[in-house]
Amino acid sequence: MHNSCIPCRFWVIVLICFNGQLTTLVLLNMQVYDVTKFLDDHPGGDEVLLSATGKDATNDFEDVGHSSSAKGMMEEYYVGDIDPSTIPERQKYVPPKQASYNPDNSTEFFIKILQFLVPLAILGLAIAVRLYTRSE
Ligand code: HEM
Repeated sequence: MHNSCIPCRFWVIVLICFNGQLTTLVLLNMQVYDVTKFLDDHPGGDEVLLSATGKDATNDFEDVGHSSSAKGMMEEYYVGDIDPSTIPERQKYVPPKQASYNPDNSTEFFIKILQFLVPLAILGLAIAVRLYTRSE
């Protein structure tokens, strides 16, 4: 195994331009593998390798349950280790402040009363007009 340390900014580098060729790197167990030449020969297909780039693919790799012979092949593609001191700390998500909710129900209550009273008033008015016109 080589001992070269790779800064973690390379974590997110999916494909890098090198001598005009695209290089495919995967990160497994804090180690970087250049699988460019393995893409066509990977028994799981090239798409699965490409989708494992740009992230820590350790879990994906382990979930597949690679055989020990597959793990033995990895050294051929080993490039170097990630330098853990260069890993940025996880940023804590702070939700943006929202305008405080002030439950003022008075307007809503007033509208509900109006919705009830206005039809009653119209009905009363109609009855009154009817009674008035009949007595005449
Ligand atoms: C240098 C890295 C890798 C090597 C050398 C490698 C090698 C192999 C080999 C030899 C096989 C045949 C089955 C076996 O022997 O276990 C295989 C299958 C497979 N690999 Fe990888 N692999 C690598 C990375 C990955 C990564 C990062 C993924 C992402 C999930 C992956 C996904 C798969 C899948 C889905 C199969 C097919 C499994 C099946 O059909 O049962 N491999 N790989």
